[in-house]
Amino acid sequence: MTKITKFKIGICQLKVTIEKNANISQARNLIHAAAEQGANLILLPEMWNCPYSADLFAEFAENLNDINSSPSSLMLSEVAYSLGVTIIGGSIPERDASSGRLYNTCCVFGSNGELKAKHRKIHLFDMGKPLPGDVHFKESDTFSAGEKPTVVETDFGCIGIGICHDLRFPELAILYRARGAHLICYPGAFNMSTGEALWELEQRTRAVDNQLYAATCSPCRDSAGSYMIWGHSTVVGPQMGEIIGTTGHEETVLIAEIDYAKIQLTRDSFSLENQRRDNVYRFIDLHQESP
Ligand SMILES: NC(=O)CC(=O)C(=O)O
Repeated sequence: MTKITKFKIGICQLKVTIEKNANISQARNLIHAAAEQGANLILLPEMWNCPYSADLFAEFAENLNDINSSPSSLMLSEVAYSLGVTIIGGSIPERDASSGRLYNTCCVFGSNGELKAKHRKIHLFDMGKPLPGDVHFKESDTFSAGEKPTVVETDFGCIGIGICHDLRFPELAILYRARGAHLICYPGAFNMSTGEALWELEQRTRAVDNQLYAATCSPCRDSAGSYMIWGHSTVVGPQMGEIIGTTGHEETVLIAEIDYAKIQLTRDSFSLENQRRDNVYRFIDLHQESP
């Protein structure tokens, strides 16, 4: 596979409405807009075909075992092929045909329109006691959790996938780095309080700890919705966790330049991989004192 190491990523911060067909058609418009501005790799938000609302997930869910029966996936496959772009397809509610279970799932399409990977959100967003001003949310009332990490080889390097709350788990990002990821894409939908406090901090931390790129894509804010979304989709670089591009909370397409040479430059200056002391802290039982 040809590896392109310097390219533009397009982040589609979409307005998600109660009309699935309108969401599919608007996602297509933003993907076109991103490609017209030179993006070769395009990222969509978490829950781009469905409002982020537990009472709607089952109604909007699609069977992803056969993408011909999934209108959202068919659109992504067709537009990836016709524009010759790679699409990290945010997430939509998936209904598994055999178990009937629902998942929060991201599909990745290559530039030939082929489905390359499917990531089911591993860490479901179950809030305990909400932070002041927070909405209450318990994804596990509706969704089942994915069981597998997802690293996918694309024309634009090796990409790890996490969905929203997956961002909070450094272990997943460490695993992606160990498996060769250059970039981790996190479709997400943080809310107003977690968003302001943690959204940027967590993506910069994942990028800087692992010396790789991180990109997030959120739906835009919709004041009519019950779950108010923070927005602020962002692309972060490997050197200082530098913000390469970011948005406000309105519907928009963000274009940012990625250059994987910066990963090696960073790793040449601080060779964290070689300095790691696995004998000190890997495989230890965290609940036991060291002997
Ligand atoms: N959708 C989510 O997983 C939301 C989340 O993590 C948040 O902090 O808000």
